[in-house]
Amino acid sequence: MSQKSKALILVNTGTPDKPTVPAVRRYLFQFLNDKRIIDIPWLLRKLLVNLIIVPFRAPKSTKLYQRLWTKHGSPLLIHLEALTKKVEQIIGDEFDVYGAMRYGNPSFRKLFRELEYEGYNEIVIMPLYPQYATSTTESVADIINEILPKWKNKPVIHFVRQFYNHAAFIQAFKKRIAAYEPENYDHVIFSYHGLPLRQIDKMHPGIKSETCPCTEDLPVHGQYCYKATTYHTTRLLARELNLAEEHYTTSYQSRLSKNWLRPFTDETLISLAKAGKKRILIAAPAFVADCLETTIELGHEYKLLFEQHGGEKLEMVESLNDSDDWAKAISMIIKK
Ligand SMILES: C=CC1=C(C)c2cc3[nH]c(cc4nc(cc5[nH]c(cc1n2)c(C)c5CCC(=O)O)C(CCC(=O)O)=C4C)c(C)c3C=C
Ligand SMILES: [Fe+2]
Repeated sequence: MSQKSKALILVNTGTPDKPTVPAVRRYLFQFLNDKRIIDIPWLLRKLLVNLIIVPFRAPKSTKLYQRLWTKHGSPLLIHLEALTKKVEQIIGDEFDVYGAMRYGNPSFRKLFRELEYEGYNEIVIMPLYPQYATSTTESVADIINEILPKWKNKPVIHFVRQFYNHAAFIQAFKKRIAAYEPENYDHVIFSYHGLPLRQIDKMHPGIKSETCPCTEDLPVHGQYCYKATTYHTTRLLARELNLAEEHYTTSYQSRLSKNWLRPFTDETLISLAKAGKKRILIAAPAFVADCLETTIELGHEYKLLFEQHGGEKLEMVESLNDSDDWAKAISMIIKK
C-alpha cells in the first residue's frame, strides 16, 4: 500500500529486451498483433503478421536495433527511466511516478494490474504521444478499459489524450530545435511517424484526409485527427521559431505501405536535394524520446539518402528525452 494518494504513469511504445532475432520477433509479434496497430479483420491480421510481416521484418529490424543499442540498452527505455526519475523529483511529494511500455517491458498491463492494491485515489496516465492516434494513445486506453472494470475499489483516472498544443510541450521542443539555429539551414523538415490513411479517415467519417484543408488550419473535426494535429504542431513550432512558410515542410516517415500519410519524408528529402538544398535540419515532434525511428531511420538512413542525391548536411534535432524542460513540462501537462 502506497503512502501517497496519487500516481502518474508515463507510457511509451516499447522496445525489444535484447537486440537479437528471438527477442525482436517476440516484441514485433506482440506489437503487430494489436488490433489498433494493424486494424484489419482478426484472421487476416494473424496470417499477415505471423506468416509474412514478423518473419521477414524481425531479422531486418534486429540489425537496426544492433546499431541503435548502447551498453546500457535501448535508448527508448533508458530515456524513459531517466525521465521518470526526474519527474518524480519534481512532483514526488504528491505522486508516485512510474514508467512503463505498451509492448514489451516494463509492461504497462502488468504494472496497471498491480496498482489495484496500492490504494491510490487518483491515477494519471500519460501516453507519451503528443498527437492522439488510435494506434498509440487509444491502444493504451484499451488496457485500462480491460483491467479497471475488474477493480473493487476504483480510483479516479485522469487520461492525457494528447498534448501537442500545450504551451510547455511546444516551448520545450522549440528550445531543442532553436539550439541548432534553424535559420542557418536551407530547409527544416518536421517529420512525424506515418499512419495508414484508413486510420486517419476513421476519425472523421465522410471527410477524406487527402483533400481536407487541415494542412492550412485546424478544423473543428480535426481535434483528434493525427494529420490535422501534426500539421498544427508544425505551425505552432514554426511560429515560435519565426520560420517562413517556404522554409519548412511537414512529412511522414516509417511507412509500411504506400497507402500511408503523405508526403513521405524520404521522398521529400530527395526532392529538396534535387532542388539544390544542401543543408537540412530535421525534427521529429511525434517522438518525445530518441529511438530506432529517429536515430537510425532519420539520423543514419535518411542522412545517407540525402547525401546520395546531392545534399551535404542532414542534422537531426535531439528529442526531448530526459531534459529538465521536458520533465517540468510533464508536471504542468498533467495538471487538469
Ligand atoms: C502498422 C504499423 C505501425 C503503426 C501504425 C505505428 C504507429 C506509430 N508508432 C509510433 C512510435 C514508435 N514506433 C516504434 C517502433 C515500431 N513501429 C512499427 C510499426 C507501426 N507503428 C514497428 C514495426 C516498429 C518496430 C521497429 C521496426 O521494425 O521498425 C517505436 C519504438 C522504437 C524503438 O526504438 O524501440 C516507437 C517509439 C508512433 C508515434 C506511431 C503513430 C503515431
Ligand atoms: Fe511505430
